[in-house]
Amino acid sequence: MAYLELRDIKKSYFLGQEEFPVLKGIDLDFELGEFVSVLGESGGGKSTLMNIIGGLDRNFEGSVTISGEKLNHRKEKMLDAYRRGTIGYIYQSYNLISHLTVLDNVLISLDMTTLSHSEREARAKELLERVGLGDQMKKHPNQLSGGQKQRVAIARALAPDPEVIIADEPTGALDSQNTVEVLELLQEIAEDGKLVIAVTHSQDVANHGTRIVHLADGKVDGNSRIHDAYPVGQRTEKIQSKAMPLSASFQNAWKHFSHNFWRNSLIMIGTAIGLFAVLLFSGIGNGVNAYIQKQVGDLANPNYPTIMKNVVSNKEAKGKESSELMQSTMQTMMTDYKKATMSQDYLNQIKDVKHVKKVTPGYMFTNVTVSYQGNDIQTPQYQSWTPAYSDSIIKAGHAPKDGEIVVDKKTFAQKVSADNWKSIVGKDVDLTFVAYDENNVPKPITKTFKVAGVAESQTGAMAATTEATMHQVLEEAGANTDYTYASVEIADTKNVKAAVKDINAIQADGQKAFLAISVGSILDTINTIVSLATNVLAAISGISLIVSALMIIVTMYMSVSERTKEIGILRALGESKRDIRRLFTSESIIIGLLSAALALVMAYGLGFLLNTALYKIAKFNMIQVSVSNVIFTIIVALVISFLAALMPARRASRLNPIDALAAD
Ligand SMILES: Nc1ncnc2c1ncn2[C@@H]1O[C@H](COP(=O)(O)OP(=O)(O)OP(=O)(O)O)[C@@H](O)[C@H]1O
Repeated sequence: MAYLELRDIKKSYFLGQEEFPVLKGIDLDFELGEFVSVLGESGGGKSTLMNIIGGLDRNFEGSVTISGEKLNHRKEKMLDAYRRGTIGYIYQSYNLISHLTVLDNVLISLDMTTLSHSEREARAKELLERVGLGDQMKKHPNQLSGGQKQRVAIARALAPDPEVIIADEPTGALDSQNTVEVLELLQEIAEDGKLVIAVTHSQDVANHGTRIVHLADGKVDGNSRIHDAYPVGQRTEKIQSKAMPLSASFQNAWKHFSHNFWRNSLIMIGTAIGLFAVLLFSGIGNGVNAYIQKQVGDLANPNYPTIMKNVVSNKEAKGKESSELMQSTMQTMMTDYKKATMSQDYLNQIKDVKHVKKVTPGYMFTNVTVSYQGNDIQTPQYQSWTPAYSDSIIKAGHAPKDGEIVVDKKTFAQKVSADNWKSIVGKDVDLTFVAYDENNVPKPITKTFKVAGVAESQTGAMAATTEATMHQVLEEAGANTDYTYASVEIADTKNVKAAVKDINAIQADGQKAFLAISVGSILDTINTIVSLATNVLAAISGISLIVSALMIIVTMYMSVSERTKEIGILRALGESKRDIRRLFTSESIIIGLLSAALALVMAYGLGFLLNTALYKIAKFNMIQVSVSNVIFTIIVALVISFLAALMPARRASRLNPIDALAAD
């Protein structure tokens, strides 16, 4: 049994229905250590036969058996592995990859071996030294002479340590000096115990080998031995081949990307602008939301929703907001005070609601008069001071202690003294309001308090004392001391919404019991509007990403056309369809990731500049690009670049390797 056996190989090309038989039944045996020259007339089918032996052509009849194992040319993976591990190709036109250096051209065929990075580099250098190119490794193919190029091709073919070297007219383009040198190298390869099969037109070249096979009319018409095959020594360890790892695809894609950096950077800038716009609008959305949140939070603590009693039947209340229904409660207070009050037992129901930490009850009266030195000034509200008031509303003095009062800045303090409104702090004022007794009989009350502070609340002008003080005042006057108002402490801002909803859902005697609102509810509405606006803007800018995707698609298609020959070379080296696909998707992903990086730099850079400028006006960072925005951008970039490359990559992988190799 010979090392390589060809049995009854038949191959025809078809032009339409018409059949052109090229090989009409070839039977040949080859052994390791042989240097077989294949001669024959032009168009006689020599290259066709080499493609069959080399595992590039799958469309033929007959069998190729290697080391006793028949090649199944229907199984693409088997052929990929065969080309990777067993075959090395040398072509008349060298077929080097132009954007790679000499060293990288050799390294590429080592990507599919189990050698470590340093071992691969050492082997590539050693082979280049061996072919006399030790000092040319950093050059690109276009900087080499024909002979030098062919020697790079020989080093590349030898690199993965294949048993069979197929050389298709290796000296066809060389002068006599280079021809001799290349032939000597091929002879050395055979002497090393490998099988060299070389197609040639030249009898001189053929005479260098150990055997000459002659093809004519699609058949073998001559098979003559010139001298014995070289002895095959005991082979030391053979380099193992393996499928190309993803990392190698990325490295190769990176090399091509760097080679075409300027073209790629234009695409990157285009893509980055789209991503940047999306980022910037999202950042503005975050910033404006946070700004509003802060503004509202400064007025009242969002963790303290306000509670009043509901006085409206469920039927009437249907579809109305709690804030609207509170107006009804306030009106009821003036006609049927008792109906609007909540006993401690009644309030206790709130304590059981999830997330509620503490319930602070209080009072609220409307139509109040505050008098100071003969100035009687109407104030809309007198109520108990609650922790819901954030300290930032106190513009002078401090929050009220028992027996003290906080007055409103605009409706009172500034009316007393427009310029020196702070001077009211520490003075005594009289407060007059109407409370009600158990039978709803009005009980006008006038009481003197010391002003503890001046407040400016944008949720409503008010005068406030502590709950204990109010309770005492009401009790002294014989008025109803049941509460009409409460503020509820929720531990965590994120639970406020749920707690407010639960409190609003409590029923007593078959009717809705409480009306709960929080500044959070107001915030929610504002935030929804801001988010909607910024999302619409981000989505509009996102349209530019479609343009970016189209740009990537076009560039990738162009790249496939430009690299057709390279695809053929890589397939001949043993790369699978998947490897070719990855070569293009990886490059596109690199473009996508770098675009995202560029977009981030642009967004943070411009964000910083705008924030610096706007800070002077709003004392707030209006552009806040969040981590989730960053992650979103990277994912969008990855998805777009990956999807955009899919079709071109698929086209590349489906190219017939033989046709691809024949491309100009
Ligand atoms: N893809 C193809 N479609 C149709 N015919 C083809 C195709 N490839 C090769 N042929 C034909 O098959 C025949 C054998 O071609 P092949 O390249 O194998 O010849 P060759 O012996 O290597 O020729 P040369 O010595 O000139 O390189 C030629 O007549 C050629 O025109």
